[in-house]
Amino acid sequence: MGGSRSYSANPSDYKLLEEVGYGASATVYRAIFLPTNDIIAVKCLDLDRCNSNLDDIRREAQTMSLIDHPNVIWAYCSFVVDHNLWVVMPFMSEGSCLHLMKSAYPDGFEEPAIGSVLKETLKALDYLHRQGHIHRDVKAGNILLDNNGTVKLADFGVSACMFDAGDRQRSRNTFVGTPCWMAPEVLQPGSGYNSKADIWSFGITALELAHGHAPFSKYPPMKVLLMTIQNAPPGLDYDRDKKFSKSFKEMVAMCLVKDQTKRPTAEKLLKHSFFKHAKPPELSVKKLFAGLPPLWNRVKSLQLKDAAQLALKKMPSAEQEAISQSEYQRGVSAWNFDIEDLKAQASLVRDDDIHECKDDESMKSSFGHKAEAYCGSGLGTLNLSREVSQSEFGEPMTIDLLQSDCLNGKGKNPECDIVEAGLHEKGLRKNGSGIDIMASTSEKDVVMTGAKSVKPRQTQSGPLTPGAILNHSSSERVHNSERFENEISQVNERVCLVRKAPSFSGPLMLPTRASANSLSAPIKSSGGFRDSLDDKSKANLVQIKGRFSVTSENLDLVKDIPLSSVSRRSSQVDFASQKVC
Ligand SMILES: Nc1ncnc2c1ncn2[C@@H]1O[C@H](COP(=O)(O)OP(=O)(O)OP(=O)(O)O)[C@@H](O)[C@H]1O
Repeated sequence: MGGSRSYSANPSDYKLLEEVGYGASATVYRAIFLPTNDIIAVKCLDLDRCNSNLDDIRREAQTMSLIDHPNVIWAYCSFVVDHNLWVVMPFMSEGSCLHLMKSAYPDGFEEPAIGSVLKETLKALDYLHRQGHIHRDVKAGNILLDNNGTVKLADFGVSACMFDAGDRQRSRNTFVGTPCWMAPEVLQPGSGYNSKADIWSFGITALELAHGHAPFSKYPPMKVLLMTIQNAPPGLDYDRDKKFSKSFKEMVAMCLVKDQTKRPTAEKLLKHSFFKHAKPPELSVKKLFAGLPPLWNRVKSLQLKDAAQLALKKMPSAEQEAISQSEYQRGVSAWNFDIEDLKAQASLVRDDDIHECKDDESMKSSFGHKAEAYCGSGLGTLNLSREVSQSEFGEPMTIDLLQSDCLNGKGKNPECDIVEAGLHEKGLRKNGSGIDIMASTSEKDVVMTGAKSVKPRQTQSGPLTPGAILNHSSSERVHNSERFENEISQVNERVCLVRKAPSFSGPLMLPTRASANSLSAPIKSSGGFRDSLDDKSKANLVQIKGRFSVTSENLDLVKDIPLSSVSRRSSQVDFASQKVC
């Protein structure tokens, strides 16, 4: 069994070292188990940010301890410390595929590495499905790598339980996830889903590893949701993805079939020629890390980059565009930008914008109370107010999917576009007839038509994009590794300067961590019909038009739902004594 080592449930036996990752509700640290000096990872789940009770967590932790597969991460033990659940697990020294791509491979990995990573992940899925589990959150951010090339699927168990048990499987019939990876049947109420939903997510993950981002990842959650349901499935493009083999393209296409019954099982997919020819990960995966700085330095640098980008995001779009353009012309890279640039950018941030980003919770709340949803029967338009539009850039969104014609076959409705208001606000994409999601049949179409103002920033001249390490060969990376440490401290100073800029007086907040582990904001969505909403949900319904509803309760979900009726303090001893080791 995975957790054969014995670790104590005493927090003072652990020394938390650097932060190596963060997700919707957790921060992960490299840590030492002091009695043996073992290096391990401790995932600290903030129970205040999870709407699950300790019984659910305990049950799920027990399930997690029964996992025994070399490609699935397991928990050595877990216990409650104050308002956190600590999950002790093996330290995967190269972090997630997502982090690795964000730091060093923004355009994705080469096919041999992708083949190895996917094959190991598929073995994990095959195992989980045989055990009767659905992972539900397969994505690059949950595929962890060790320095010897080992690949493990993470985030099965406790954190999945947090959301599933707290939301989907109980009265609210709601779930949390990242919509880019979600299968159409998961997003469509009433259709029901099974382990094939993981196969869809697996196909999306393949595209993510191939391109450096998931399809539709630049779009707000609601739009992704609509695109997933309405558009043809994404895939590897004949022209754009010439470098990839036919068998890779074919394998992805098999996963991304809308009809779940036509998708292969994990077991069957493993027999596909793409996987038969995959290289052992110690050959193809291991070399991805050559010359890279330690994980915690990479993570820190990404956090600083996020912070700086958030500061930029808060600028009026025209000014952003102007700065972007001038950066582009001057070829300013991440690490050679002028400090005056940052000061200038910071000075463009309006104070009221700072208030908006200051507090995630208040933002959700204002969304909740001001959102105005409208989708008339058959031909209505669902407009969300300004507060809703802000969610498109990284805020988790809560949506209830309700039974109506708005999204189903006959009701395919170009005007039922929830994001229109938001897009107009941000100037992301407009055309005369509204939002052009219906005509688009591939990611490429959509990106080409819609993301002009976003894409160049990301790929060419974002002020803190780690350009110096992007697109370089591994020998260059060795070089860059030395620079990396210095640059981190320089960036640190620069971000401090941003913080001190006169018109940017509020604290510089990272984007909500809910979005940090994916390249698109997570979505909270219910899988149920209107009737499945409990009374409280109905009572808090802001408006239902068509299939969508926005409820004030939903929007305050993370903030308002108590962990459980049991006091956490009092349950601490109880839970710790029943720790799963
Ligand atoms: N055992 C580990 N060793 C090293 N890094 C890890 C480990 N577990 C998690 N991480 C890092 O921490 C990040 C967040 O962890 P995790 O995905 O478990 O958090 P979460 O809150 O459940 O995230 P999500 O937003 O996906 O729900 C991962 O993407 C990965 O980069």
